[in-house]
Amino acid sequence: MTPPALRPAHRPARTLTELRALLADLGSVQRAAAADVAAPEVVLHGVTHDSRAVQPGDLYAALPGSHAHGADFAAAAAASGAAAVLTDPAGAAALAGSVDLPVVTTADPRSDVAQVADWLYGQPSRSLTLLGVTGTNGKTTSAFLVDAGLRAAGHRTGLLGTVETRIADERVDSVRTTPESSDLQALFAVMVERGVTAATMEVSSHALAQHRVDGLRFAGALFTNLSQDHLDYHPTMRDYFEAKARLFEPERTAASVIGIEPGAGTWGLELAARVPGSVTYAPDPPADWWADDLTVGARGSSFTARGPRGLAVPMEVRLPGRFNVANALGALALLVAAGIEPRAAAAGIGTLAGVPGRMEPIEAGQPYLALVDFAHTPDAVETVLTSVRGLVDGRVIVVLGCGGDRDRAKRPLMGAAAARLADLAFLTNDNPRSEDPAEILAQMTAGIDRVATSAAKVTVIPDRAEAIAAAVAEAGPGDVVVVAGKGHERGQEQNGVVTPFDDRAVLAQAIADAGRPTGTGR
Ligand SMILES: CC(=O)N[C@H]1[C@@H](OP(=O)(O)OP(=O)(O)OC[C@H]2O[C@@H](n3ccc(=O)[nH]c3=O)[C@H](O)[C@@H]2O)O[C@H](CO)[C@@H](O)[C@@H]1O[C@H](C)C(=O)N[C@@H](C)C(=O)N[C@H](CCC(=O)O)C(=O)O
Ligand SMILES: Nc1ncnc2c1ncn2[C@@H]1O[C@H](COP(=O)(O)OP(=O)(O)OP(=O)(O)O)[C@@H](O)[C@H]1O
Ligand SMILES: N[C@H](CCC[C@H](N)C(=O)O)C(=O)O
Repeated sequence: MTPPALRPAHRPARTLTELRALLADLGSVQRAAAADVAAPEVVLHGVTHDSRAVQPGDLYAALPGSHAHGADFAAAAAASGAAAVLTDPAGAAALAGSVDLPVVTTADPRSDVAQVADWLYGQPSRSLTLLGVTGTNGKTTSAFLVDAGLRAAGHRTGLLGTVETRIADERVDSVRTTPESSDLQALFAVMVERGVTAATMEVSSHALAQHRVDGLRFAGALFTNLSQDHLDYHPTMRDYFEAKARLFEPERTAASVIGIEPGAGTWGLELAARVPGSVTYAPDPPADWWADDLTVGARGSSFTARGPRGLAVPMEVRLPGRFNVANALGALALLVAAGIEPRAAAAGIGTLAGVPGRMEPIEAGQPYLALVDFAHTPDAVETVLTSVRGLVDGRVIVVLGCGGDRDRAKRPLMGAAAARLADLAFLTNDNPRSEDPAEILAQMTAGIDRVATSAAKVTVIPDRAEAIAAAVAEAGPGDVVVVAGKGHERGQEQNGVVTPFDDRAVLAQAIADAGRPTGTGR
């Protein structure tokens, strides 16, 4: 069940006439003549893009979609108390005579609804220090680190992303990485009401392409990296990059921080060259921020962050893996660019003990390292397996699957990365969604067949719990077991049904069931 979107306690009240004037100023509609204005005046108290979330007095944005047109649900919206409809010409034509509500028509209501929500809720994001994080991998981790830095600097914070949504101390499950604009602006209004002073949000490429963050003003934005993902949605990597690059347009974002680690390709360098005054980071120089005296360990890393104008900040990150040094540097650079005192920012980053489902250690008395991680792209699988190789003396054992109804082209690459970089790879189901799980696994193994140097012994076990148990049965002292791809997720989705499944609980149980804490497993 989708949790209901949060709304501010103080309901806005703007008239339809004012809405038309706003849209006229945006160039979206003609300014209405006085005689055209509905009488009695319609008052709007909220806005939503989803008929199922309509509250009395809402403007219902009936948007054209890839499966349906929102106009198909306008009658349901009206029954729930919608006061008016915003739609496109196709929607208006479909609605003609069928719904007894005033209809405002614009050419691009998906873009306009973002501006309307920002206006209706009183531009709440402008009362916050708002920081955005985008990139293929590392958004959630970096956003958690940034949030820790903001709190250490005395802010009351909000956090929005894949794992959860936080309003000061309240936590709610997230539905999307980046909410739809109507939900997002309501959420910022709630944050302002509850005294939040700074917010960090993950910004997905889908959100940028779909105008979800239009109208927001970011004090700073971070680009972690770009590698293959979402080619089901973006036709090319260039299109995917250009969607991400929109976050760094000067009218949206005051300060830009960009990861340029060489292993992550040249997209970061291209973006940095495009954005005047941007600040770069990478674990090694040359970059504006880099890590000196670096010590990487199984529990985290310590280093001196070297920054612009001779800044040197000793710091620790309690998250394992070299890539988390990059994430910590990016977080520090963003916080400093947004005006946070560097030592306070670094101290805050050092307090973060972990991110749910990201390199999360499972401790059940076993003599080997067991980690649950969210690697679900080829680059993340490669990064994580390379990283853990440096953390243990023993074997690297991975359990991995690929999600259904997502980029198919990444499956052979993920399979190949697991086979190339692990000693033992157990390929299994992730969230098959509407696809045949056997077909997904066949696509993963097709990639392995193309890797002539495949080092790993690869076993296909479709049942995820069985695959995890098989990996645990193999593990011995000094090894590492990485269960990748589902991280914090608490369910497994197949054919529209979500069955409870938490890799962390299943892995802990498998270790307990193995019942031989001193066994060699080999
Ligand atoms: C691919 C994608 O992003 N699609 C988004 C898009 O859907 P769509 O254009 O296909 O819409 P549709 O299903 O045809 O429906 C048309 C309209 O009717 C509305 N509707 C539909 C049914 C109903 O009963 N009532 C109703 O009002 C819908 O809200 C929509 O506005 O617009 C909808 C809202 O208008 C979004 O909910 C929907 O997100 C879908 C559910 C989704 O799964 N998005 C994922 C891929 C996504 O956004 N992921 C990123 C993270 C990616 C990452 O980095 O990993 C995210 O930010 O979460
Ligand atoms: N800087 C990085 N470079 C490469 N891989 C990384 C980096 N940081 C994290 N990862 C890998 O990517 C996985 C996902 O990380 P995280 O959740 O922080 O990213 P994300 O961008 O929020 O992903 P999503 O939006 O899909 O949830 C991690 O579990 C890890 O395997
Ligand atoms: N935000 C990502 C998460 C993928 C996680 C993986 N477990 C899957 O289901 O593919 C997506 O929706 O593509």
